[in-house]
Amino acid sequence: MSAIRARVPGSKSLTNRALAIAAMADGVTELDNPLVSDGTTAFADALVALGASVERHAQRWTVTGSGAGTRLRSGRVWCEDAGTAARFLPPMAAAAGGVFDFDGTDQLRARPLHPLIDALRALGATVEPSGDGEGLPFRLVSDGLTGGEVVLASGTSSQYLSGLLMAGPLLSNPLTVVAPELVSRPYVDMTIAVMARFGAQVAEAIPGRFTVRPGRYTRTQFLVEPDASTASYVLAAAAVTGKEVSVDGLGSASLQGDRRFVDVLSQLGAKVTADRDRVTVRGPRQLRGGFAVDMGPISDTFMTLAAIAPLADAPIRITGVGHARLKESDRIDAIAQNLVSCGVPVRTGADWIEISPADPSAALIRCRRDHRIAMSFSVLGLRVPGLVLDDPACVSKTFPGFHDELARLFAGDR
Ligand SMILES: O=C(O)C1=C[C@@H](OP(=O)(O)O)[C@@H](O)[C@H](O)C1
Ligand SMILES: C=C(OP(=O)(O)O)C(=O)O
Repeated sequence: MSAIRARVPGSKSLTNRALAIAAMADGVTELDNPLVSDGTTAFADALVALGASVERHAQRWTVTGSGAGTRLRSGRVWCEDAGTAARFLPPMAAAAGGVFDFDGTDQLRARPLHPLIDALRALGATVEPSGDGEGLPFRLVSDGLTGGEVVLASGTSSQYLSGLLMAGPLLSNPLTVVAPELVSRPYVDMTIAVMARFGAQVAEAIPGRFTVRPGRYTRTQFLVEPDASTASYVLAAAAVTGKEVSVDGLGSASLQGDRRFVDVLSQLGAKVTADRDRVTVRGPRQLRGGFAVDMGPISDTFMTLAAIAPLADAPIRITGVGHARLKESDRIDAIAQNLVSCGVPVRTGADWIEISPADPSAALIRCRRDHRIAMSFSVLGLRVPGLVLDDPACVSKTFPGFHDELARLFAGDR
């Protein structure tokens, strides 16, 4: 039986990095296979509000950048639910100069931003919160940033560092960021790789100390890989149904750390084959548990594993995911409470969760407007008829066609 090929849309993280840098670049960048979802549309709309041009055709977005040293259009910048917008755009705006009112949904307002605000203030920007907290909404006033050295608290998100690094070439002097307790390191490596594609270099003379020199981004042709975090759902679905599924464009050459999720599927007993440009997973007859795994570097995929863990033959402990409590939802609590409602024994701690084998019962899954909760439990639903999501549409943040694609691949497996 040959593998069925899954249709996985472009990477949100790569799309939004390329959009941000292209908007700062000289010339016109062509972005091929961009993710078209709420998470990238909101990001592109925010860039247009800042004065960039983003022409959106079916498989190609064309971005006309303002070039270094050009002030962005002052005004309101709406970030919707997009953490990458709230963390990548303020440094860019501060570096270019102007007066900007940043805001987002209640879900985004609840996510930590003060480490980045502290760093921007230390670099000379004025940031005035206009809400109750220390994050969104806030007004940012800047005449451009001169550079220098700043210590950035990086234990809750890597996105603050990615945002500062991407703005680095716009500063008039070198920028050095010291990032203690850095989480989600693969996303910083992705940032550095995408910046290099646009002609900017980041030095890391000692681990955790990053330096970017002034310079100009140059336009490029950028092909967006399929989203590795999204691929985790269709590949996990292969693992729980015994089918064989492949994803083209996601192999060892990928820039995405979440491609390593297939190593976890191997631990579960799935057969994984990968070359430079494709990964294929065939599910085992029985999922194999009895292990602990640190998923801190790939925390977006810990929910995919947690949701199918009850189907394994022994307990599975997932560690290193404390920062996932601060994302679209408290993801440890969301996973745990929903598994408990399915009758699955679960234990949790500040940064870990342990799931024991069970025969899950059908329940109403509370998605908490978190696309990854919805998609993770949809995979479990392939083995638990009657599992219902209270908000199936929330997948639109990263995969509007998710439910149709899962049905196309696994319709006969429910
Ligand atoms: O930089 C990025 O594109 C992302 C970084 C990660 O966030 P944290 O760095 O906050 O873990 C990840 O959860 C998010 O989906 C995308
Ligand atoms: C946390 C996520 O996205 P963002 O930080 O871009 O909101 C995610 O996609 O799981």
